[in-house]
Amino acid sequence: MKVAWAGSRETLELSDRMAKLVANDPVFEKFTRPMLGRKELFKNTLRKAAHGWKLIVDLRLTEEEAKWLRLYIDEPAYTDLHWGMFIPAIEGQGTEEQKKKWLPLAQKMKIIGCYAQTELGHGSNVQGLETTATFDPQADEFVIHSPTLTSSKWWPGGLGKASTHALVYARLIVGGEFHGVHGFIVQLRSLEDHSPLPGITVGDIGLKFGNGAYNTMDNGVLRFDHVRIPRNQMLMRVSQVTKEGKYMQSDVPRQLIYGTMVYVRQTIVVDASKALSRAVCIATRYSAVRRQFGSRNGGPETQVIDYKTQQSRLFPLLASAYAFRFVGEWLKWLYMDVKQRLEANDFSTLPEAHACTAGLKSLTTTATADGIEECRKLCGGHGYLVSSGLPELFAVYIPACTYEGDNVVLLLQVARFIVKTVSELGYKQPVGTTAYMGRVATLMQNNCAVRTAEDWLNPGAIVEAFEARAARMAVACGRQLAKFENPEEGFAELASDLVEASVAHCQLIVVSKFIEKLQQDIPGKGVKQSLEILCYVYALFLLHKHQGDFLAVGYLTPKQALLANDQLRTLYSKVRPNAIALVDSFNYTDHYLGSILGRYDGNVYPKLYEAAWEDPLNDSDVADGFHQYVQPILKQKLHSAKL
Ligand SMILES: CC/C=C\C/C=C\C/C=C\C/C=C\CCCCC(=O)SCCNC(=O)CCNC(=O)[C@H](O)C(C)(C)COP(=O)(O)OP(=O)(O)OC[C@H]1O[C@@H](n2cnc3c(N)ncnc32)[C@H](O)[C@@H]1OP(=O)(O)O
Ligand SMILES: Cc1cc2nc3c(=O)[nH]c(=O)nc-3n(C[C@H](O)[C@H](O)[C@H](O)COP(=O)(O)OP(=O)(O)OC[C@H]3O[C@@H](n4cnc5c(N)ncnc54)[C@H](O)[C@@H]3O)c2cc1C
Repeated sequence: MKVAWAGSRETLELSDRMAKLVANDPVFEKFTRPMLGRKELFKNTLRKAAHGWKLIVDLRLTEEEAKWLRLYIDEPAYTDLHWGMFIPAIEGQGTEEQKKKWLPLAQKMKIIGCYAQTELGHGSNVQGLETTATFDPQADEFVIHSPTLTSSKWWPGGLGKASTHALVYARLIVGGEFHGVHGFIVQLRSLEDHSPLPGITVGDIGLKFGNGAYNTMDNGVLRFDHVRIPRNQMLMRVSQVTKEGKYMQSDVPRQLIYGTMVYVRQTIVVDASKALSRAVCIATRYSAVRRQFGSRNGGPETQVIDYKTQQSRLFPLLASAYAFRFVGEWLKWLYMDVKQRLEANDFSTLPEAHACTAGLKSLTTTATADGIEECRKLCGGHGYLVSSGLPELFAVYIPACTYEGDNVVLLLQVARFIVKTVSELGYKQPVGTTAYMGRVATLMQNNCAVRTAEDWLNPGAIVEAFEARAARMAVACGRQLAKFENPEEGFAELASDLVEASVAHCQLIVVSKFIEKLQQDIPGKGVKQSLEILCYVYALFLLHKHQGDFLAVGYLTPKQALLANDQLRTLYSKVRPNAIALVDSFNYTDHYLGSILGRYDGNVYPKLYEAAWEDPLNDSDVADGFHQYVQPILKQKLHSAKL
């Protein structure tokens, strides 16, 4: 199962080596992190990032090894944005000449870059950005300017203190004409002493949610006062500005300017399975350690993992972690395919890649954020201790529902894609993830054939149920929209229904990709069978949770929905004996998990007890401040009898 989870034996071995390298290096200790003040915390992150880079250079790690190393260091840092957005943006939107100039500098870390798109006044609405880049043909330069307070760049990770350069998204103005938002490489700080260059105001935006957590990152604010950059620092793969001041659009679609977001959304889906599996690993191991009630004749109490309620909350999350792992793997393939096509100037699959990355980013991050919080509750009171690892994981993870596109805004993008597909059904055969809509007539007509709970253990029955629900919801939205004279007004009015239809479409993708994965050769005794059980758990849990949809569209009867729930209970009993093995298969070190409750050896109580004494409050028996603030109260002479 470890191999199935990792994707291949090579990946398992490579990631295992990197995990151990980090775990055994005292520089990457993270237990004291939540107790550090902001300045110490940030400096500590810089120290870890520098040590990580030294290891990458000294040990001549490959790009793949370096990625795993950064992952296991497990501390959000400016390097995430440098490697994760700045470099990919240049790769995707730069010309060959620009790539030749900037990529070696960035890859050797001679410069540090961030991705400066969002502003104080606009994030979701990228076309509403206010920063301007005005071409000055006399000087052959762009003048980058922040005309208003709301045009201040606000949020970019790594911008506040670390970056020397930024990829700045600004409205292009040539010859007095606006040409939409484009990307520009702008140097922010001196490469000698790191001080901001003339015309640049830059700093950190302040503390964020949670103790420690994402505060290791210097999310920044940035303003430009007529800052000049050479013309060739506009990324010019999509469109060009000539020396003479002529704006030229190439054959490449404008949407490629958003290409970095497609790339990062794809990586976020892969990361969702990592975050959720960490939380599930902690909650599952602890649920096997924790005992409450049910002692008979003085025997041990019941392990809480044996309670059906605990199983019905925990096992769907375990199944979701696996589901997100496999859909992430598929999405990575889809992205690589699109990337290759784009390089060959084939843009035909870009809209689907956009819809899939947007929709799956939204679905997986929402489920993961909610799932981490559920895992905290599954661990009872001890889950609220920072040493459980769950509060910090939650605090670090939740902004994933917002960054790289607010999850609702992204589902509305999926809705546009679905509505367009439905409206074209008469003359265009849908392909890829919308191919099922090509069978819309059958899907609208046929109803579920399930008669017994066992009938639900059938991939065909499950896929058809999810397809029928998604198709019927999409068609219903299409019909409602057709009643509006103005389609945009209709879209705005029906937005909530459209979002629900998008969720149904995205859930279908995840379920289908899990089922497709099971059609592959999966070596290892019992591995495939265990994955089949998890796949059914994932699908039937969703069906149970959203049974209102399946009933409302008329595909299921209430009896069939009840049978699905009956089957789900049986499946939980099948997951139970393997639950610990299924989380051990994630192959996480105790260092990466960072949780006393999730320790591999299960030695929870002694270690919790030990850790309590390491809290700075326990440095002395009598607290600082006692004599000043508490003792006077204890010693006060009360005048009123009532008091
Ligand atoms: C070792 C390290 C490795 C990895 C680390 C990597 C990454 C880090 C990982 C984890 C995260 C860590 C840190 C967090 C980083 C966070 C960074 C950010 O948040 S960057 C800022 C992100 N901002 C957004 O996402 C903004 C969201 N808004 C938008 O995307 C768009 O503006 C919009 C919502 C799509 C609105 O567009 P709208 O439709 O109003 O208008 P347009 O005219 O702009 O679009 C029309 C047309 O374009 C199509 N389209 C839109 N977007 C895309 C796209 N991305 N790709 C392709 N096509 C797109 C749209 O569908 C329309 O098509 P049409 O209908 O006309 O066919
Ligand atoms: C931790 C973190 C790191 C970040 N890193 C970066 C970075 O490195 N670089 C960068 O450029 N940016 C970064 N961002 C910014 C991030 O990308 C934006 O915050 C995000 O895209 C959401 O945009 P917004 O803040 O404008 O939200 P808003 O759009 O203001 O959202 C507010 C509310 O309005 C709703 N809403 C908005 N538009 C619509 C609509 N059309 N229909 C219905 N509802 C709508 C949303 O659903 C939400 O509920 C980061 C943000 C965070 C939190």
